[in-house]
Amino acid sequence: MKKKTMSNSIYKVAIVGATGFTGSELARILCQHPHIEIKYITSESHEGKKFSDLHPQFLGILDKTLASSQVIKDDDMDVIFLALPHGISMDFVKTLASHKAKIIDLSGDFRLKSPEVYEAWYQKQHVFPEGFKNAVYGLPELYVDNIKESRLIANPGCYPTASILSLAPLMANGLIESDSVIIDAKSGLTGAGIKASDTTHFSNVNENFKAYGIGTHRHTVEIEEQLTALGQSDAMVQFTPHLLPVDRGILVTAYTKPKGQMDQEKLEKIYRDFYADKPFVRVREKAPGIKDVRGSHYCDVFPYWDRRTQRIISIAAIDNLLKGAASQAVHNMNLMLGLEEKTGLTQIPLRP
Ligand SMILES: NC(=O)C1=CN([C@@H]2O[C@H](COP(=O)(O)OP(=O)(O)OC[C@H]3O[C@@H](n4cnc5c(N)ncnc54)[C@H](OP(=O)(O)O)[C@@H]3O)[C@@H](O)[C@H]2O)C=CC1
Ligand SMILES: CC(=O)N[C@@H](CCC(=O)OP(=O)(O)O)C(=O)O
Repeated sequence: MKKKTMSNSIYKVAIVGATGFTGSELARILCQHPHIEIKYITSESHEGKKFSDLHPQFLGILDKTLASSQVIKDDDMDVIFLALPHGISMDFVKTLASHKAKIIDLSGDFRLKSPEVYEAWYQKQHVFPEGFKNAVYGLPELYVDNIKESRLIANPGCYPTASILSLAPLMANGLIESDSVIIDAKSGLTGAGIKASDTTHFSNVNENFKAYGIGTHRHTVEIEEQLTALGQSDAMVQFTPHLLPVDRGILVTAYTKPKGQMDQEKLEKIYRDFYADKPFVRVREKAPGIKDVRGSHYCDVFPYWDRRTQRIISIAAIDNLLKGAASQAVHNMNLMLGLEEKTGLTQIPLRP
């Protein structure tokens, strides 16, 4: 039995796709959350096994048996997390949309503004176009009020989370030339999911470092849409991701040209004012590294004015599995359930 806190409510949740990287991070956070009972953790490939057989770190902590995702369709859940590949999640949302449960989808299936844009960038037909009108983009630093009212959250991508937070204060104040945004991003290997592939094979990544998805990565449009929504007309983004030979973490370095006069003091004030009431974004005085945020729900940002080139360099670091996925999903859940937003999310970063 969970210990009860100020509000006595205990909510029942299911994690669909719990054998994957983000699903297991969700389980880690939720099994310590004072208002949550994990009712189901599901797997299609490992149904009937114990969760801790697949994720030994949970031995003696969460030994629950993995169920087929079919069970959640007939149960009375409060929140369902979908930690599934894109293209699969939308089938679940379609089936579950009429249920009582609130849905938090970690995939990209409902993040974009229309099914047409989705189909253009994901090269896949959408099976539930109706879902787009109800989905709320789950970035609490931008959409806290909408998230509180929502029943379907499109949890942001990991690269977009870091990219948007690195630039949001500038965009929201209309300070940037909209075609000047260049984002150089790097991700740890867990960003690619639990299944091994040629790209993530040890021999191909060890002591190696390279760009991919040049000019075509689907996160480009997700970032452009959100920067445009922040008030920057038709933001055009040059986004280049790179795969880092590390386990987890995302580092974004964004370059922009300001519209008017800029200096370091003014720049820092813009960032501090914008993030003053946002508990999980820390404005730093020097460039953060990925280990500064590893294992935590923080996004560390550092804005730098380069007087010589007259460019702003905005750096952001997150843990891709947490602020880039699982802890962001729990933050959204807290807001949707009317809980204090930091509940269950106070882990201190692991470094050093
Ligand atoms: N990894 C990251 O850093 C981030 C990931 N995301 C997104 O979150 C989602 C989950 O990512 P991640 O945890 O990395 O992915 P993983 O590949 O690690 O895990 C996905 C899980 O989905 C389950 N699954 C696969 N196919 C099906 C299916 N047809 N029906 C039911 N379940 C299925 C698998 O479990 P089983 O085979 O046991 O059923 C698998 O464990 C993805 O959409 C991803 O793009 C978002 C931000 C960051
Ligand atoms: C390192 C790596 O491979 N990362 C993934 C992005 C992970 C993610 O956030 O993808 P979704 O938008 O699908 O949720 C990629 O580039 O495809």
